Amino acid sequence: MAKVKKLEILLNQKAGNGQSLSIWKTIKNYLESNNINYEVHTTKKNGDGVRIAQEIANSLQPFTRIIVLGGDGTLNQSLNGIKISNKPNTPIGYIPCGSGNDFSRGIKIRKQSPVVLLQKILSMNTPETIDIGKATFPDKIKYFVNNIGIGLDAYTVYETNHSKRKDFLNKMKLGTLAYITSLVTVIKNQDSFPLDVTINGETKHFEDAYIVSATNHPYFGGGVAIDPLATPFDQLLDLVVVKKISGMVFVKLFVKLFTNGSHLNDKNVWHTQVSSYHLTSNAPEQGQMDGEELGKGEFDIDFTVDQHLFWIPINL
Ligand SMILES: Nc1ncnc2c1ncn2[C@@H]1O[C@H](COP(=O)(O)OP(=O)(O)OP(=O)(O)O)[C@@H](O)[C@H]1O
Repeated sequence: MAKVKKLEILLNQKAGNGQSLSIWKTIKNYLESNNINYEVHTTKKNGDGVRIAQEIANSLQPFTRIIVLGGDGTLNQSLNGIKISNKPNTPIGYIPCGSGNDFSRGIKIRKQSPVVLLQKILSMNTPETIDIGKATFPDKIKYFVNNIGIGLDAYTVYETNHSKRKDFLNKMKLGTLAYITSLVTVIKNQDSFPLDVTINGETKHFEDAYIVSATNHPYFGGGVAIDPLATPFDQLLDLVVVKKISGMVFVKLFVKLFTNGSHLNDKNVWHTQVSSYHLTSNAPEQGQMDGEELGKGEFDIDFTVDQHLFWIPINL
């Protein structure tokens, strides 16, 4: 086993609709029966993950590892907290306990049992390097592990978070269905919007953008593969723009999206893989980052691919 003196556990007990708490109990039992030193830091409300991760990183001792137990939102907050700490390159360990768990799907660790994952994390000698996205807004910098979306997917996050269906369907272990049922509601209301994409000084204008996803790996919305070609190990950040379409063209495109991923070849879908780009959306739209609401607004964001170290065993 690698030399690990202590684990600093950042826990969101509410993630995965309480699933996180039962995973934590299993992990805690394992740590205590194996005399592994740990301290648990529990989030009490939205946003706590940033502050707690920053504090832990600031005072991190040698041979101590941070391990996050939560969903994509908690991981996002932990990453952003570490990035604004005195030790912004501190590696993050992660045991997925969320409802969507898109990051773990994107790096293929989702199917492992939490204790097996913990054992592998403890036996790692060096952390793995995984791509992350860096989004520079006019007033702030944010890092993301999954994607930033503008338009339909972000509106769906908003609708899902504000609907009662999410809790019910999560309890039934149907998190993806919660997202899909919200999608049906959102499709009725989401309009197209103008978008400019600038890559290497050249601007491409879309008059009728509908789904815009700046993405690090294939998934959003708890397993929807918006970009089957994206991988968080290529030092590129993908961009998918789906134009507004209706009727049977829309239905056919969505069947492709939910079945074989061939939507990327459709003429209404534009896709690129580059290391940086700039997006400007010129109408108030919902935005989402790793499943967390960014609010409604006009977005002006500079995107670049970045990398971070993770205590996560990767099986490619
Ligand atoms: N004690 C708490 N009570 C309520 N909300 C909390 C608490 N602690 C953290 N949160 C918030 O819970 C939200 C959801 O967390 P998270 O994204 O990790 O779980 P999830 O939504 O179940 O998972 P996923 O994003 O993978 O679907 C985050 O916005 C986080 O800030």
